[in-house]
Amino acid sequence: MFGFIKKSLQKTKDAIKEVVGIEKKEKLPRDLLEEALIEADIDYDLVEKIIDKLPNEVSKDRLKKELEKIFDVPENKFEINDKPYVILIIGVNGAGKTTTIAKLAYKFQQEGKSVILGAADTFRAAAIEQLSKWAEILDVPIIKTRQGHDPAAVTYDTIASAKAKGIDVALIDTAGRLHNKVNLQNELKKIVNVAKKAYVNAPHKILLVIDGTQGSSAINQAKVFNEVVGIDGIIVTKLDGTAKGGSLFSIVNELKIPIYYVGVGEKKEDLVEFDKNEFIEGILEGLYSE
Ligand SMILES: Nc1nc2c(ncn2[C@@H]2O[C@H](COP(=O)(O)OP(=O)(O)OP(=O)(O)O)[C@@H](O)[C@H]2O)c(=O)[nH]1
Repeated sequence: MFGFIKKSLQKTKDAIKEVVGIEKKEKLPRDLLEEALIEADIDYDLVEKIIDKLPNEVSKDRLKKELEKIFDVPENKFEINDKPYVILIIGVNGAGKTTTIAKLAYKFQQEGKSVILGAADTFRAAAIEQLSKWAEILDVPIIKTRQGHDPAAVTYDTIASAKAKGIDVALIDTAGRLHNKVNLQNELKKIVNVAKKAYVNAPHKILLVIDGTQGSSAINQAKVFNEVVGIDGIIVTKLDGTAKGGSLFSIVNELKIPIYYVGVGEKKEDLVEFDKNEFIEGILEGLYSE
C-alpha cells in the first residue's frame, strides 16, 4: 500500500505550493516556510516551536529532522494476540466511524481473521442500519438492538458471542454525542466496564476516529475523549479530502498518542497503516517539490 498516504496528501501539497511555488528548491527562507506550514494547518504554536530551531535558510534534511521529532511517540503497531481481540471505536458522529469499522473489518478478513461487529451506537437508528449494511456486504455477524437500548448490553453480547463462536476480532461502534460530556463519559465508562465483565482483557484497544477535514480543530475533541476513557491510538479519516494534512502534526504533538491508520477514500480498501516517514516525505515534497 506504499504511496497511498503521499497520494492522499495532494490537496495539502497544493495548498503548500500556493505559498512556496512549484519550482524545485534546495533551501527555503524561514518566513516563507512558516507561512506554508500554517497553510497546511499545523497549529500556530507548533509552527513557532519548529521555526525557532531553524536557520534563516532551511534545507529539506534540516526540516525533516525537526518534523521527525514530533512523531516521537509510542509505536503505532499492534498484534491480534488474544481471542477475541476487542477493539472499541469512539469518536463524534460523522467522523467516519462506521466506514472505518467496515474498513478495519475488511483488513482483518484479508489477514485471515474472523470478525464480529457490535452496533453499540444505539442512539441513532441510522447508525445501526448503516453498520448492518456493512455487515451484510462484508458477510460478518453483527450484534445489534433497537434504537435507544443499552449500548453496554450490546457490547457485552458482542463479546460473549465472539467468545462462544471463537471469533478473532470484535469491533464495537459507540455513540459520540460530545455536546453532553457527562452523558458521554457515563456511557463510555459503562461500556468499558461491561466489556471487562464480558472478557477480562477487553477492550484491548480504544481507537479514536477523527475527521481529517476538521484539521487542528479536532484536537479539543480528541482531548475530551482521551480524558474520558483514555485512547490508545487515532485513526484519521478523509485525509484524501483535505488540505489540512499538516494538522496530523498538531494532533500527535498535543496528545502524544500515535496515529494507527488513515482513511484515504470511501471504499472498504481505503484504509492504510500510518507511516510517519511517508507522511513527512509527502509534506516535504510539497515544500521543496519533487
Ligand atoms: N473521502 C473519504 N470519505 C470518507 C472517509 N471515511 C469516511 N468517509 C465518508 O464520510 C462520510 C461519513 O462517514 P460515516 O462512516 O457515515 O460517519 P460516522 O462517523 O459513522 O457517522 P456516525 O455513525 O454518525 O458516527 C461518509 O460519506 C463516508 O463515505 C475517507 O477516508 N475518505
